[in-house]
Amino acid sequence: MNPQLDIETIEAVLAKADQLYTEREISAALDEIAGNITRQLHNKHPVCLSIMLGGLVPAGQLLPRLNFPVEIDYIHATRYRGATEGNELHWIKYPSISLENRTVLLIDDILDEGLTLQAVVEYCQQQGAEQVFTAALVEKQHKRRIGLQHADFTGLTVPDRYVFGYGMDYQNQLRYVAGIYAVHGL
Ligand SMILES: O=P(O)(O)OC[C@H]1O[C@H](OP(=O)(O)OP(=O)(O)O)[C@H](O)[C@@H]1O
Ligand code: HPA
Repeated sequence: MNPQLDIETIEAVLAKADQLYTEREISAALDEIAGNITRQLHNKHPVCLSIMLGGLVPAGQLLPRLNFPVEIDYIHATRYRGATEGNELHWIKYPSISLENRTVLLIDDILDEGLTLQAVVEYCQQQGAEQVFTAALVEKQHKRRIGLQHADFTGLTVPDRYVFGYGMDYQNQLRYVAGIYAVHGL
């Protein structure tokens, strides 16, 4: 785990970062994702699982846009743990709701190498989910995708840089930022 960044460093990272998407653009992408989810899942009474921590902000913004019955729970699993390169997936919290014979919608902030969502999809299938769908606010564009190739529902693409904001962290910081940014030099 990286040491905590101090406030001055956090502010400097944000000041030097390149903005990739504004809050308005993200909001439009969330509207589009919500519309697509609604068309496909409106009569399925899905269990929506936010993948913490990064899924917190996208799920919090997406779920109120779904105007049909859903159940909400979360999974806490992490493979970056504040670093900029992923490792093995650590499971911190499994969902409390039974997934047996349910339609499941996983909500995450970013699909990068695809290993997190792939592992969580497999877990849900092992728990007896009837169907598992994935939503990722952002897909990173590169050729290193070794897990899930694409989310079923997605809104934005980002280049092959380390990004933060709207749930995504840089060294466990800056998740709250109301836009999507790429770290200067990364
Ligand atoms: O496609 P992958 O390469 O697996 O990366 C994507 C995952 O990485 C981030 O989580 P992280 O492990 O950083 O934990 P966090 O949600 O606490 O930030 C992000 O929230 C995704 O879950
Ligand atoms: N930013 C934040 N979290 C991530 C990233 C990223 O670029 N890739 C995988 N998890």
